[in-house]
Amino acid sequence: MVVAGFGRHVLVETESGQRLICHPRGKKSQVVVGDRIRWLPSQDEGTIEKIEERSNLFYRQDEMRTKSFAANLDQILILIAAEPEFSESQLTRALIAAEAERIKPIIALNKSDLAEPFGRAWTKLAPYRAMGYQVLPLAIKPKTAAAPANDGQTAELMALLHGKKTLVLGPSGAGKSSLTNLLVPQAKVLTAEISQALNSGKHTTTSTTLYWVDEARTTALIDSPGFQEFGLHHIDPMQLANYMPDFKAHAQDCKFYNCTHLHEPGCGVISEVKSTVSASSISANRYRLYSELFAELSQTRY
Ligand SMILES: Nc1nc2c(ncn2[C@@H]2O[C@H](COP(=O)(O)OP(=O)(O)OP(=O)(O)O)[C@@H](O)[C@H]2O)c(=O)[nH]1
Ligand SMILES: [Zn+2]
Repeated sequence: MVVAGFGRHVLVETESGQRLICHPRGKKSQVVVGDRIRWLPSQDEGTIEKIEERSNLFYRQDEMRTKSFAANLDQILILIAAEPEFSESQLTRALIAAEAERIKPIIALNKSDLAEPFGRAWTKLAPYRAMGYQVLPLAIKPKTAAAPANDGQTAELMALLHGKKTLVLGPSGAGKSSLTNLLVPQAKVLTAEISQALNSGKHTTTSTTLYWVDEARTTALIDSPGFQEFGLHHIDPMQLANYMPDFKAHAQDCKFYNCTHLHEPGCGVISEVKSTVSASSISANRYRLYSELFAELSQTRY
């Protein structure tokens, strides 16, 4: 299994836990962290012969190009915090990217010790809870002495991570490094070793890395620097509503099977957004984000 990627070189871990550097045979490297590969030894390193079929593949945007960066994930943990204020656009994009690959997303809201901003952020997440997403409060590294409740929160997170491979995503400052250091105390040392091995220590820029949380190597965190923009360009705009649970629930009521939910008469989504009978289950913000994404994904693709 590929446990770290660094351009064309990857670090591979064997079944018995040994690690070695492998290189792709061809010119183009398409191997990503989480991939299972077959390899052949070449001196003390290895040559990648074959990538095993993936159960899913996660993308990130790199300038105008969409690039894959992690595969075979069990779930995605979207780590946001009371502070800095999270972007609903980034959150929605991450959720759509997960849904499109049928990967379960979990949202964790960190810094519950900051009562006032936490309350605000928690309210902002109400529509996401209502549409069925699990939202977990956390205090990974509270400013005040840890309250007993925080242990409960961490335990709940641990239970969710147990036995799974989880990609952790989050904007800068949300507490991603704090979480990695909490669950994988030796992470910093490992990262240094990996960048040394893969890049002769020349660059310290971290790449996507898989860390085992337990000795038995069943629970893993995949850490990837930066939230950045998600690669959604592979997604068909006509499928967008399917990847948004609040939309999906009402898209079934649309008169036209190929409804874009932007202007059509008899659209179940639009009528829900405009509903005055009860509070709409599709927030104005989500509808705006949908329209923006629809336009963005409808542009000519390269
Ligand atoms: N109040 C509070 N602060 C926290 C908590 N968890 C982390 N922090 C602080 O938030 C800041 C950012 O945490 P990091 O773990 O460095 O965040 P990051 O997401 O890795 O950010 P980058 O390194 O920029 O990617 C640090 O000053 C932490 O001490 C928490 O539960 N409560
Ligand atoms: Zn519609």
